[in-house]
Amino acid sequence: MSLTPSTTVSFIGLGNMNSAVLEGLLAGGHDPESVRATVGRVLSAETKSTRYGIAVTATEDHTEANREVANAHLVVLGVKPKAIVEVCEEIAPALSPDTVVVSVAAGISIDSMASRLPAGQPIVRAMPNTPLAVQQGAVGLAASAEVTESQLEAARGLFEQAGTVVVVPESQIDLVAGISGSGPAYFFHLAELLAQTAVEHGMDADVAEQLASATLAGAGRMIATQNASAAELRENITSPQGTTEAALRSFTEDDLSGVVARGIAANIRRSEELSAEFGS
Ligand SMILES: NC(=O)C1=CN([C@@H]2O[C@H](COP(=O)(O)OP(=O)(O)OC[C@H]3O[C@@H](n4cnc5c(N)ncnc54)[C@H](O)[C@@H]3O)[C@@H](O)[C@H]2O)C=CC1
Ligand SMILES: O=C(O)[C@@H]1CCC=N1
Repeated sequence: MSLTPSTTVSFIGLGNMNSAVLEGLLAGGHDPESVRATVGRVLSAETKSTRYGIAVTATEDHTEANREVANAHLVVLGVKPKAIVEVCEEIAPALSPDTVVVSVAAGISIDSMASRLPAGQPIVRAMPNTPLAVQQGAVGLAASAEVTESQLEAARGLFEQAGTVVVVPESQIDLVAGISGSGPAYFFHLAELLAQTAVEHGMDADVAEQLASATLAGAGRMIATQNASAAELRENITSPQGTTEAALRSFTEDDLSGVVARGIAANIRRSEELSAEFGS
């Protein structure tokens, strides 16, 4: 069951993350007629249906609507972690034994979902990121024991037209969230900090934002298109005894690597807390 344009895909929840998955899927040529979705509000259902050319139902009676779309080859759960378990219970009676349930939620384990789904239901935990919307995503996948090779290929097919996909043990999915799931936010925050610093030095805010955004976009494009590592690209900018070297040395003296490591550790801890709070 590798993914073909006619593989039926249902999205439960179409917020920031699942919309990016959908946009990547459609950009890769998937047939919109094979895709359905549910969302939390009527207005949002109309907007999303028009935007993507797919059938979208609002879930004011979410049990009914979610059950209706659950009968698909792939069901992609993109609701907040606190709602995942409830959605699994809702859709359980409507699933075919062959439906692969794919969850993008942080913190909710395969076991938590399996205990609410029919015995033996194939489950894939995915940790994508929003750059899928511009075909530059990074995705980690972990599969339950029931998932066959061809089902894993189909789940991979959801993402691979729009980004890099790696398969990892489930024990590393929280780490994937900490690195690439949340990662775009770290780079955007760095752009904010660059612009803020420029403003503190007297630059107009709009000029500062233009420079910071263009730099982030340019650096991203270089690493995506040039056959060079991050270290090589950094070295190409860092003249011996030059200005970049002075800034990088200052970052090192201020323990930037420790700052990053502690941030990732906080991210992973939060996944563990979400698991304890909403996954049991
Ligand atoms: N935003 C991101 O960059 C990433 C998010 N995730 C995960 O994606 C999941 C969703 O996050 P976001 O898209 O950011 O949230 P969001 O709030 O933007 O989207 C949630 C969606 O679920 C819908 N919804 C809520 N309850 C529902 C129900 N009972 N039935 C059907 N639809 C329902 C809402 O209407 C909305 O469309 C989370 O579990 C998060 O951990 C994972 C990786 C990255
Ligand atoms: O912030 C969050 O919880 C989600 C998971 C990874 C990125 N966004």
